[in-house]
Amino acid sequence: MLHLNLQGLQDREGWEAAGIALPRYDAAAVKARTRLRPVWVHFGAGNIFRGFLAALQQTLLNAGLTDTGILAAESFDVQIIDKVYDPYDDLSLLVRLRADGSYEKEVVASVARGLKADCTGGDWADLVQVFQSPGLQLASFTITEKGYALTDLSGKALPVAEHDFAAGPDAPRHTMSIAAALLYRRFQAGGHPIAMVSMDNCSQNGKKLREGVFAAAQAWKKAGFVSDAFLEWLSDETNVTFPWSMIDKITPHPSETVRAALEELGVEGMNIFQTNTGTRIAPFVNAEVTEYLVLEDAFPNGRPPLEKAGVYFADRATVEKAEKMKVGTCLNPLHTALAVYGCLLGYSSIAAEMADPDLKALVEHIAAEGLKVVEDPGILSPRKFIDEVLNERFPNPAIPDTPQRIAADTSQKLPVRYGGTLQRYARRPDLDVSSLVYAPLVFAGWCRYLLGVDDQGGEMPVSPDPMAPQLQALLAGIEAGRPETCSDQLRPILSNAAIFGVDLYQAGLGEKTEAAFRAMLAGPGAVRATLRRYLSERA
Ligand SMILES: NC(=O)c1ccc[n+]([C@@H]2O[C@H](COP(=O)([O-])OP(=O)(O)OC[C@H]3O[C@@H](n4cnc5c(N)ncnc54)[C@H](O)[C@@H]3O)[C@@H](O)[C@H]2O)c1
Ligand SMILES: O=P(O)(O)OC[C@@H](O)[C@@H](O)[C@H](O)[C@H](O)CO
Repeated sequence: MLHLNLQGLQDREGWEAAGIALPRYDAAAVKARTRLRPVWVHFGAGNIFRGFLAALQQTLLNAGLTDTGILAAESFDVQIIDKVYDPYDDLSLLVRLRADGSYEKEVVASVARGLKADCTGGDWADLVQVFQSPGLQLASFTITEKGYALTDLSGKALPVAEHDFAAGPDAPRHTMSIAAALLYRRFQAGGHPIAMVSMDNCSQNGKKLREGVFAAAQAWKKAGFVSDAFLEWLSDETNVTFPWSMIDKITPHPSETVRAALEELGVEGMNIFQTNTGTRIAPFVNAEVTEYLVLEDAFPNGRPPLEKAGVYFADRATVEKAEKMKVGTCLNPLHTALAVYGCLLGYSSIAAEMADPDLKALVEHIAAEGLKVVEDPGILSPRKFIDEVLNERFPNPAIPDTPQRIAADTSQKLPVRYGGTLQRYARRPDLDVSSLVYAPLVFAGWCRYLLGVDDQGGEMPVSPDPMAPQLQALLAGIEAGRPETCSDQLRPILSNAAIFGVDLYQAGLGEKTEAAFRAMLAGPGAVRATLRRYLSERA
């Protein structure tokens, strides 16, 4: 049997016989060095971190281009540390899924430790010490879009944010206040520079992280917990930067098929866990081979030479164009369309959806609507990018990605995935935002999805979304199969610019969305029929 822990790595021949590559450095020594001399801490110890960022650092370690690893801090779902970090000595098994169905397998040992970023717990003092270390260069984040939200859709402060702002930097619970509190400790310990790098799929993600951190810092300043000097230090880009980024690598939830294949190879303990807060995580990560990371090159305390591992470094304007291209046009809006329609039409595989001519046509049309207003970032071509997404990445049958994963938190994703395109159409004198057809069809599909009834009239689970209860309450009374039950329930949703980036009625898209939604209520098969009607009208 092969054991995924430091002791188990001693059996080099066993791992090699199983076709699993091992780190080409002394993992225990890297761990020890990182604890003494931390350089990189990452918040959000989930799948993309392990499947992409930890693997990048492993590339540098393998090449002798760095000699420390990454510290993983978990501020939200601390069970992740108990389930898949501690028992495996922080090692993970990365499985890259090639389109021909073969697996590229590698043990990743670049994560030096998993820490619970809980200010009442035993790891907190260590995390504070990490932030006090002069050599710390960056703190990065993959905490999901909702991890930055301090308010709900109506703009009301979340209870956790209210608590943190009143309690001060000794008792933070929200990740934004945790980041602000740790920066405060860094300031107090001499104020060595640092880059705080959001790597989430948010628009202008660095700005979002900065705003979250500043909201906490300013509230604490107002309440007398911190001095003006802290705010001045935080505002000075020679001390603290919030670089923007674009990150791309499809990293689905861990799959049973991959688990079984690893067990077949003799790797022990490859269990898949679902934590209390819903994270699906395992000691292994399955991800596609393709990956892109574009970072704004603004690191005031230096940075690992990630360009040697294929990372693009660019100025902010270029990063923003790359982000808008990927998150707002060429990949994520298409994903969201496949998510809501895939769930409604009974799919559990993105690759299978791409073999459905209606769904393939839908995403091609959405891409065409977005491409009209996308800016070319120069470093990546939008046309080439979209062709790779539509012809190679989404249809890859080896990628066990599901519409149900992507449908999670859709309320948090729509403004980024569609809002920018709507706003750009509205700004362009030569284009008419109200002429858009497929974006409103996705919004209608999402509202239909929120009813929790599939296209056959069966009960359908709705993926977790912090706003689902609020949105479903607004839709109360609407019944699939009875279009007459829909009056004006959609109005407060479709007019909310926090959800769509614009008020859809002002953009001339509200009534259009309502009409498509109502058509999808007609009875079993109405979702498919509506989709086909829109596609054929435009064919
Ligand atoms: N998985 C991908 O394909 C992919 C690709 C590119 C970018 N991303 C970005 O990374 C994010 C995380 O993806 P993942 O695959 O690691 O997901 P995951 O479910 O494996 O992990 C989610 C992580 O976010 C944390 N989190 C969740 N809600 C939070 C909250 N409210 N506050 C703070 N932390 C919170 C969890 O504790 C966990 O560490 C995505 O939302 C996206 O923005 C993911
Ligand atoms: O990770 P999320 O929840 O923001 O979105 C789900 C997917 O669209 C996303 O994870 C993509 O797979 C990823 O953005 C590809 O780079």
